[in-house]
Amino acid sequence: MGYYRRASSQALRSLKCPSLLSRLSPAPANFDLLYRRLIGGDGAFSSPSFGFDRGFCSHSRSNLKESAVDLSQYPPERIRNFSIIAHVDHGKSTLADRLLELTGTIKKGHGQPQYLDKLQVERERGITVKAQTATMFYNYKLDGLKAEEGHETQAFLLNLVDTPGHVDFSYEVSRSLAACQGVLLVVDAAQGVQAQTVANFYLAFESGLTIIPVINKIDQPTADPERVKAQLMSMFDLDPSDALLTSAKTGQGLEQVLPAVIQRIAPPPGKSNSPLRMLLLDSYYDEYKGVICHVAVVDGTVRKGDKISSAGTGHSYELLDVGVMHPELTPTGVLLTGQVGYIVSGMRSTKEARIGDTLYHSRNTVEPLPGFKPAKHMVFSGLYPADGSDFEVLNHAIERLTCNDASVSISKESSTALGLGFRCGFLGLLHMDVFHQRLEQEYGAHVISTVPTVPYIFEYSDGSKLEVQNPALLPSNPKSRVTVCWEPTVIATIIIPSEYVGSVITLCSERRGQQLEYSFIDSQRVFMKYRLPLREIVVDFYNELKSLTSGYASFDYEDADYQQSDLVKLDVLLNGQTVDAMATIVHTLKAQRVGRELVEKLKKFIDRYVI
Ligand SMILES: Nc1nc2c(ncn2[C@@H]2O[C@H](COP(=O)(O)OP(=O)(O)OP(=O)(O)O)[C@@H](O)[C@H]2O)c(=O)[nH]1
Repeated sequence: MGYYRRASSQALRSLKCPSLLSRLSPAPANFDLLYRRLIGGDGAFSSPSFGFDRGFCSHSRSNLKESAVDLSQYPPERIRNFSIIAHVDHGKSTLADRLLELTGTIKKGHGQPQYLDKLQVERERGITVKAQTATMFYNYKLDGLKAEEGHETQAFLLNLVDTPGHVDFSYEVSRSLAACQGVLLVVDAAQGVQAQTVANFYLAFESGLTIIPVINKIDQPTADPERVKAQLMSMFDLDPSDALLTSAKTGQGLEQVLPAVIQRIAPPPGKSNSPLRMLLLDSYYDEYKGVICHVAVVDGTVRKGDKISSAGTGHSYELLDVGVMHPELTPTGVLLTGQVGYIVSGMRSTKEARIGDTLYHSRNTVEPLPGFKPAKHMVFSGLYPADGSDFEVLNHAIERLTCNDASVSISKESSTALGLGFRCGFLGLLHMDVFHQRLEQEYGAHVISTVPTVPYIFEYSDGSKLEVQNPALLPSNPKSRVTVCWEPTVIATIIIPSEYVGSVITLCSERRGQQLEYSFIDSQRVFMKYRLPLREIVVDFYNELKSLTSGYASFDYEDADYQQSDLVKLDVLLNGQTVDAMATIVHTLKAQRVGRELVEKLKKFIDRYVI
């Protein structure tokens, strides 16, 4: 999905609508369940009712006492900024825990595994959703591992960024890498290279970062580090002797990691004597402090009390607090060239904090930093209050959640069936599901989401083009005026054991896929690249792929071009009335089947209504 992968493609290759339904028929007891079944949900819409945990962000309170940390002893040559990247579940967050413990940043046995996974949703699902940064201080023995006790040491400041593994959050990864000069590419010693390993490798490679391969989970009985080394060599040309063998669980091999970071990764390249330029990496809203921005100081120095301006908005602010995440907010009063930390500037809303913006001293004029490409919304869905009268509650919840997740696009919309709501754009289905869950968990909003759709483009006979994010807005008989329909596609990477090749090829053909690449990673695993219509993978593709391959498939995708397609709008009528929330756009060849399946499901849940 990330920009890098587009660039690299040549390189490697709810309807919970009581009001309406009760008008049409006796209302089923559980509309939420009904809606999920109707849309063929695969759990992606689950909205479990969890405890109500209000609070803007689970970042804990700042360590308000002014810190004893003296950053002036860390010039750029004593700083290393690195990220941990990997396929889902290969052990990034666990490795981050161990490194935080090793440097005394957190206490051993702090009782909270995956320390940097702070959101409730991350803890419940065991996944990382937000990249998190932590500053560590490390005394490095000058002649590395072989040094005897008592040998001279040098203090280093290490900034570690733990990143999400799931494809939906690859935008977080690409953003995090902008503050780093190197990465630890973690690969599970038993599973070997997987789809997101490939994606993340190219992300780091094309950003020109130093890549340190870390083969993790070597304690597992099925671990085969030699096979993984061979895969790293054949797929990425990474020297097997460069790989570190670790177990983040038992601690084996971990003593090599930080010395390797210091020896192999370059210090940040900024200029200490140049005017200040800070890259705004992320922001969130804290109940007590207001908007907190994560920044990387590229050039110059920034201090508490400084007046800074934003290149993106032109607004100016006075810095109320400056510090590092050690691992909680720790005020230092200053951030020097190459350092990564936070600033509090009295911004009223995170909308003022544009990710990728350049911040500089108001007294100077500077050339803005390149910034980031904006996040691309792959999936759109309507969000409506479960109870129509709760629109304001939902409005408020969405406003507050988007303070901490700026990657969602929001616009108001209304539906005949569901009333007033919002059309939201997400980075993918998991992102949509996480947003939904956070609305319920953190802000107590009960939400119905409509069938996810992808953004189609319709070209009319007068040459005008319409991007349709909500199928209900497309006229019911568009064919009369539409000359060409376009649908978004993705380039998908699939890695599977070779015995499943036949069934996966059949699945991809059924989903209108076109094979682009097929090769063997080693004697047991096959690497395939497909162009697939985005619509075909948004709802249940991954689940089906997993079940066909007994869970062994790994899958990643990047957005690709639009392709011409034969599309129609499929309307659902209940008692002769069109239900706008159930409208969908489908390929002509699939319209009959999709329509019949939907009606079959509806029949099970809605009693016949005799007029
Ligand atoms: N046996 C063994 N298990 C490990 C090791 N490292 C991590 N795990 C386990 O693997 C699972 C996933 O670990 P995480 O650290 O959450 O993996 P992650 O890569 O951060 O996962 P995402 O954030 O979802 O991408 C957890 O159950 C860990 O306890 C290891 O070295 N050995």
